[in-house]
Amino acid sequence: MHPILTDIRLVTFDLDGTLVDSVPDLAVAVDAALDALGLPPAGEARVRDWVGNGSLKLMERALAHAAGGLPGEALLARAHADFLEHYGRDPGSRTRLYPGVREALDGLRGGGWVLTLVTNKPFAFIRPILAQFGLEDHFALCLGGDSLPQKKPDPAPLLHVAAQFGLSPSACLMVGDSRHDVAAGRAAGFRTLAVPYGYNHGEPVRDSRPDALVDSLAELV
Ligand SMILES: O=C(O)COP(=O)(O)O
Ligand SMILES: [Mg+2]
Repeated sequence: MHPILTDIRLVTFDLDGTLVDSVPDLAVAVDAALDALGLPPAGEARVRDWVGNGSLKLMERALAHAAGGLPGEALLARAHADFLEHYGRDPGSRTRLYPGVREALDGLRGGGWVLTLVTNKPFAFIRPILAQFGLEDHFALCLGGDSLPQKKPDPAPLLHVAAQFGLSPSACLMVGDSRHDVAAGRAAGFRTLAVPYGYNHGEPVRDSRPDALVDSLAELV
């Protein structure tokens, strides 16, 4: 067991870039939405740096890049609706679980930790993606970016999770790949652990000073 788990009863995982490499499917949907507007594709490498603040921000960044300026509200709404439609049709066929994830989730669940998931991704996509890997029953509670009025880096979703299980935030650990996870965790009073392999706008997540950093989630167990 990793020492960061001492006195921890509940672990909250981020999804994109932490449990799954979802950018290949996200990029296909972003590019389809851009194409519908006659705009050139963004491609995976750029989309990787735009993920992290939910699907509306993702499309806003894609349009700003393709059209050379912040999009108007109507254009953004149309592109976002297109993105959601395309992504909803196929949210997972190119998405892969990172090494060590299954071992970590199985080990923690078997060890009695409460497992929860807080992503900025829309809630509707969580279950289809988890189900593809047979992980849909591992989490006692999942929240999406649209589940509450606030999303990470706001601490509200994490405080909601701790309260649902009657736990003090100090008994909870946030595990994520981005500065938004570390910031939300710290602001909520959770302990924080980060992985360096995900999406953090092209910057090292280490710069956000998480309490611990692991190369693979298998190191948790
Ligand atoms: O959808 C996003 O922007 C990021 O999702 P995540 O919070 O699971 O990393
Ligand atoms: Mg993430």
